[in-house]
Amino acid sequence: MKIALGSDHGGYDLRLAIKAHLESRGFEVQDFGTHTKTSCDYPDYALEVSNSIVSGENDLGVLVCGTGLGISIAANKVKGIIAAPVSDTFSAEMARRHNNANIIALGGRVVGEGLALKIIDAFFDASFEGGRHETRVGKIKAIEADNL
Ligand SMILES: O=C(CO)[C@H](O)[C@H](O)[C@H](O)COP(=O)(O)O
Repeated sequence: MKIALGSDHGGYDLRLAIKAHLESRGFEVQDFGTHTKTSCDYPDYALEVSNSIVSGENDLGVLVCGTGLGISIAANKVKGIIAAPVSDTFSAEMARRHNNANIIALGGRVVGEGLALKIIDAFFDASFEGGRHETRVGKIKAIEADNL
């Protein structure tokens, strides 16, 4: 599985910790930066990571900003992206099993590294269940396509 990573300055340290963790687990990771701690704009990284997933270059993504909010809001504007801002392991697992999220977003100023890595594991160890959830996610896609 190929995973795209991106963050702004607020998520810089946590993104690097997540990158090392995912690589230690054997995932192929493409890191879109930011590559310095200089203040930058989270939508830029949300867009690069999202585009790489929609294009098929990567399978899933991890985005980190200060709260996980702005960067997930931006990613969810890209057609084909379901980005879930998550701060606990249960929601991380359900984001895959029920919502078929293709991006998980975390707040580098919200969760510590230990919890964040558990959250990452919960997300990447889970799979979409389909069934009734396929119907519901299909309705989300219909809203996105303005096809109600
Ligand atoms: O949390 C964020 C957006 O939801 C961003 O990561 C920023 O860190 C946040 O907006 C604060 O920005 P600042 O320029 O570091 O004050």
